[in-house]
Amino acid sequence: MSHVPGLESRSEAPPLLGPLLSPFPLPAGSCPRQMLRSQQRFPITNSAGFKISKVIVVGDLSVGKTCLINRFCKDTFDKNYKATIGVDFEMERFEVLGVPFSLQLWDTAGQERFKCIASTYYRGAQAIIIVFNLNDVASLEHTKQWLADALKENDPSSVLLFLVGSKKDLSTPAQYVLMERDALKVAQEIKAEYWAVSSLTGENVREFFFRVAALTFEANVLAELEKSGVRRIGDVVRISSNDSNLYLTASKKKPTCCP
Ligand SMILES: Nc1nc2c(ncn2[C@@H]2O[C@H](COP(=O)(O)OP(=O)(O)OP(=O)(O)O)[C@@H](O)[C@H]2O)c(=O)[nH]1
Ligand SMILES: [Mg+2]
Repeated sequence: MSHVPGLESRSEAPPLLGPLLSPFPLPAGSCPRQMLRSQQRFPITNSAGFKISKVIVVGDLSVGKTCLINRFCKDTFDKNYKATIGVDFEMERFEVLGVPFSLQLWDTAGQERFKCIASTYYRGAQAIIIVFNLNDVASLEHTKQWLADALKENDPSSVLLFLVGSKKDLSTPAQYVLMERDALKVAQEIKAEYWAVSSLTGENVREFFFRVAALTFEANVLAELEKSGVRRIGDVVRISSNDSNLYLTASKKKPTCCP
């Protein structure tokens, strides 16, 4: 099932992405001039290739992958655990710079017995979201194996990686600080962008998926431009402004890119 999320809460878009990425058409005049120019000058709408991105969500059983997707796509939370069998699929629509753009979110099973089914869906991902439970250090330790399995089916040089700590609502601040330190280390090693979220409270869920959408869209546009031989556009459409804050994050409340 797909739908347009968050119509009632457009102001929640994080400051970095607000003017660029919207789940609905932006009002006339709300785009920065630079972005409008980039739309007019380049044939973004002529190519359908970059308008859908496949995103796979992997991680140990019960870390909260399904709840994360459901919080974003349906704004629901179920406290009862129902294991995903094989894979589930959600499509989420956005509008980026006036261009319709969709994320295919593939929710995979964490249970060992369903893993071989789930892994057949890994291929062709443009982003990999590896989820661990902020209250379970073993699930963090397993993230590298999940990544290795997902990368067997994908091109490591072009795929975007996100390391997501879930169930933040269950951590005390002191516990969180300790876990964050370890998570940042792993994120740095695997070159993933780190986020901490709670599907129960919704903390950072929307911001996180907007970030995924923005970065995958950007990567797709740049790849299209590469293919068509247009090169100087890169700086104009670039959504992430600072590579140094791409992969690591602190626990500040309103950062430029991450939680
Ligand atoms: N407190 C709290 N519980 C959560 C959160 N996210 C998920 N849970 C609970 O954790 C359990 C597992 O969540 P799921 O989303 O089904 O886990 P999963 O990773 O999809 O599990 P598999 O499908 O087996 O791989 C459920 O009981 C959820 O209610 C959260 O942010 N906070
Ligand atoms: Mg699940």
